[in-house]
Amino acid sequence: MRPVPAGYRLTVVPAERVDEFRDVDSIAFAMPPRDPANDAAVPFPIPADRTVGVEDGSGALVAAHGSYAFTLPTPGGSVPCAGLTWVGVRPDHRRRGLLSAMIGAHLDRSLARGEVVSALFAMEAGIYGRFGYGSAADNVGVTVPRGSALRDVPGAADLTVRFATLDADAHLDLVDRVHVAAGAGRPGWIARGSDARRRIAVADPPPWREGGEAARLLTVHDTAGEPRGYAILRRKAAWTDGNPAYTVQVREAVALDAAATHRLWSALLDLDLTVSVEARLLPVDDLLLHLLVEPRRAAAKVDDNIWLRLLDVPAALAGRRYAAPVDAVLDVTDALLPANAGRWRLVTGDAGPDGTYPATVQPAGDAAPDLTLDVRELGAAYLGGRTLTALAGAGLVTGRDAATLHRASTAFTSPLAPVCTWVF
Ligand SMILES: CC(=O)SCCNC(=O)CCNC(=O)[C@H](O)C(C)(C)COP(=O)(O)OP(=O)(O)OC[C@H]1O[C@@H](n2cnc3c(N)ncnc32)[C@H](O)[C@@H]1OP(=O)(O)O
Repeated sequence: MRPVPAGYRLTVVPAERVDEFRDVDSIAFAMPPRDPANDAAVPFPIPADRTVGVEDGSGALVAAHGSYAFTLPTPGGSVPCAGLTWVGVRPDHRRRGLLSAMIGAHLDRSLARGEVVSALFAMEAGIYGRFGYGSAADNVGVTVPRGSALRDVPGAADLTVRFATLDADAHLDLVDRVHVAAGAGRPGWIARGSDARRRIAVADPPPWREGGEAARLLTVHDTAGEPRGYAILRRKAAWTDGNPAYTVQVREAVALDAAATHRLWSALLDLDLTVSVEARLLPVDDLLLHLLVEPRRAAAKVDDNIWLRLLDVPAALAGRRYAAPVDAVLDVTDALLPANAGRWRLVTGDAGPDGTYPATVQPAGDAAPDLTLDVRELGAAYLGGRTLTALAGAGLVTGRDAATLHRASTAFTSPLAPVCTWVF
């Protein structure tokens, strides 16, 4: 682990210094000046004992990071996860090793709390690989022309939609409930969990509107009135040759099944004055992409979603289920956390009713390795969003032979593509 550079000191940032913490991130992220209206609607979300920073010799805070205590859904299971966030170093203190020192502290503190993985969204994708984080999931962004046709789904026509102005107090529970239910079984689908993060999910302070309307909530209901899906959206006015050419910007579109997805997107794609609907952070296998009669018209763009770092390799590997039987020795390298380095035997047990396999993981001593890989690649493959075969093709994983690689790669897959639908 890299030591804290001379002249600096790592410190847990107490609640009374949270403004200093925020100022560091504000200057690192080039945020607009803080606005009291924004502060009231968007509570500071990081728990006090999870805000950590670096002080210079004068005691001023010059670098900061925080983390959340998440439960990360894995293929068939879940594990305690430290969600790394708000990482910033003042421009006049960068490239001196402060991030490296903070990551070391983050890994140690997370492990001490029993968190077996750490996840993050990377502002710049080149930063975190060196610390053992692997790009573990993608998300897709779409721009769908108004009126795009969807394939029929039985039951969709029985559902109704309601259109309301987003109201944090009124809608927080509905949004959270449907979000949690819609993600059942999908790796990476992290629930907001805390009150602050649930509230931020439905916040809409004026500075966020960027010329668009106040956020609206479109909900889909069954015949009993129960919510089956929702979209948080805003329309933004534009005119082309005197004609309205508004765009619909969807912050989050979530539905419980195909009928609700159909009803939700039928409504989104049929809003007056608009020409297209933009949505980001959809899973790469989102039902919308299958229901569009002409999927190419969605102009889908894929980006990296969460990055994952295994902190405790055996606990993490035992914290998911496997799509096929496997008995393999993994030879793992880990430059930052030596306890992970070495050979681990991963052995699946009997299949459960869903056809997936639990596994045990034990030190394998000097047993010959079946797979040789760095902890970064293990993180990339962990949620089933990257295949070991593809990573081996890129020269990042070595299999003992093609059959061994094929079996292990199949075991690590997930029937649902991993994604986290909100940036933390
Ligand atoms: C999970 C999140 O919160 S993502 C948000 C990250 N924060 C930001 O992007 C805000 C703006 N940027 C910053 O605050 C800082 O520049 C940081 C946090 C990205 C880097 O902090 P620094 O203290 O300069 O990093 P540090 O000096 O420890 O560098 C460690 C290594 O990362 C490399 N590195 C640092 N920033 C970047 C970058 N943006 N892209 C690629 N490599 C980088 C350094 O070159 C160095 O490489 P080396 O080990 O080969 O020498």
